[in-house]
Amino acid sequence: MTAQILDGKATAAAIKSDLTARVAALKEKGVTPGLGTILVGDDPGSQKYVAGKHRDCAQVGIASIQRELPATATQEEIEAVVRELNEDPACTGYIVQLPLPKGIDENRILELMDPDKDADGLHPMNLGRLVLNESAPLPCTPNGVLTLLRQYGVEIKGAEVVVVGRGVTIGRPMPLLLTRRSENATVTQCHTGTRDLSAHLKRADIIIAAAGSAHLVRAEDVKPGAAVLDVGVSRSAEGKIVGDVHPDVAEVAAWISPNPGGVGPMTRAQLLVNVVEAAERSVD
Ligand SMILES: Nc1nc2c(c(=O)[nH]1)N[C@@H](CN(C=O)c1ccc(C(=O)N[C@@H](CCC(=O)O)C(=O)O)cc1)CN2
Repeated sequence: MTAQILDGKATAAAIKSDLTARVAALKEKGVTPGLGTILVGDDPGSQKYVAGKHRDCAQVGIASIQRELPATATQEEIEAVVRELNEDPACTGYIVQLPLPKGIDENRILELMDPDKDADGLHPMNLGRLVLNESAPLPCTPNGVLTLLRQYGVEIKGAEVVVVGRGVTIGRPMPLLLTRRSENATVTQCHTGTRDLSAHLKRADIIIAAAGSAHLVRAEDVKPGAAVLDVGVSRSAEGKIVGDVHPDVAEVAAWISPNPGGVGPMTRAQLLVNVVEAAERSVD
């Protein structure tokens, strides 16, 4: 079996095309959505992701507001920029690019954001709303994973899903989305404390690998016909992306997301969805 590719690039392009029309309609009503980004430090990966977010904004007509601070920025200096964007009427939604440099209290920064401007869905108020089944902006990567599965008709209802990883952007919120009544999946969350990862993976209909551990998921761990989403990012010595999923998995799985070109572009598209939906709510 050779797996069908879950093409995140193509799916994200279709989402952006729909958003372009919706942004134009908002502008006719006098509302211009504006996405702010706060980037602290000089991590090349983060710089690339933030640059991509602003390229996407330009493509669909969303205004861009960029704030950059050096790696030496203090907690207070970052908090001052958060307060500034909370007050800026041109900034209808914003994100703080993660991770922040060591020594910065990330949770305090997220808590300081205006939850109504939280374009990432990572503010504790919005994560709490998700737990309570209330309407909230959805975390971008988990929502991107779901959108990709739906786009390719992968059955989520009743599926045994294994999520590998427990980070704040993917691992923690992913099961919250999958276990909503609308999705009705059964989820096992694995992490570095899991005793027999392989045994869990072998039972999974859907694997979401977000551990950041190169080639962690091997062909022999995967049930034939499973869907495998590769979300993890490690870098080779040459700086190339190495995912959590070994390339041989494509011979066993029925669906596989490439990395790059799978979940990454979907993360960016879902961010724009959150910005546009928030702007639409403001004119409803
Ligand atoms: N505030 C946030 N910080 C981080 C998030 C997040 O959702 N919000 N997620 C990740 C990084 N991320 C978004 O910020 C992100 C990761 C990957 C991509 C992407 O398009 N990747 C491309 C490859 C790019 C390359 O060549 O390096 C792909 O997969 O095709 C976009 C966004 C951590 N931080």
